Amino acid sequence: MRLHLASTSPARLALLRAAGIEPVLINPDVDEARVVAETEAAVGSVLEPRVLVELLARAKAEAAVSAALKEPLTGLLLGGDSVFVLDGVIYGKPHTAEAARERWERQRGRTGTLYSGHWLIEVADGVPGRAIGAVAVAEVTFADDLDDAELDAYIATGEPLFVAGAFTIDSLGAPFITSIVGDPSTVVGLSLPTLRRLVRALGHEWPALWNRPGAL
Ligand SMILES: Nc1nc2c(ncn2[C@@H]2O[C@H](COP(=O)(O)OP(=O)(O)OP(=O)(O)O)[C@@H](O)[C@H]2O)c(=O)[nH]1
Repeated sequence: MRLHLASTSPARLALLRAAGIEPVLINPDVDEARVVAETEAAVGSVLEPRVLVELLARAKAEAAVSAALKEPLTGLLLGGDSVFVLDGVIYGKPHTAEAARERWERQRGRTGTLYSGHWLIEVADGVPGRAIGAVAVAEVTFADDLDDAELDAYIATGEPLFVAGAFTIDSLGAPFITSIVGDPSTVVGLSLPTLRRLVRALGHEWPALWNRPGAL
């Protein structure tokens, strides 16, 4: 059973490869801001984090089904999206050093919540069939003794600019994260236990996806 990943996230790809799955990559090419704006206009309210990440995961997966592929897609297709929430404010990627610095001033020594949305579609010869979604959540606590010099050095690496919440738990940011409650892969951007549950809910065995050696 082939898994197709509708994501440009290197971290999501790395998680799947370490778990024994070499996915077929499809760039979802979705205007996320437009999808959110249109949905919020339609429902007349700001989207809650759980709704937001599943909406965007679904939009990416559905866009990938119709992406122009050399031959019609058959297998499972996964879309994902992650946001970080602190004091009720939803944060994606900071994109600038200034925004990353502001985030860290706020989150240093605090606990926030990482939400990852998943949308899995069964596809046969390019035709989408059953689909199922889920959101995984993890609580992340940041070191309270992170000094300005460390913070400046971390931001200068550029890493925090392009990840949800301006931190990583599996790379340079790891020493600054003191606690995670929930499955760590949720924080990285794709909850593997959640994906396994969705694959099984669609009637497929998880080992059927293995097509490469695992990480060890
Ligand atoms: N390596 C790593 N990446 C993280 C971590 N937390 C968040 N991210 C990444 O931050 C990004 C969140 O942005 P998203 O919009 O969900 O995904 P994206 O990177 O834009 O990729 P698309 O799926 O193509 O939209 C994802 O690539 C996540 O993998 C972490 O702890 N470690």
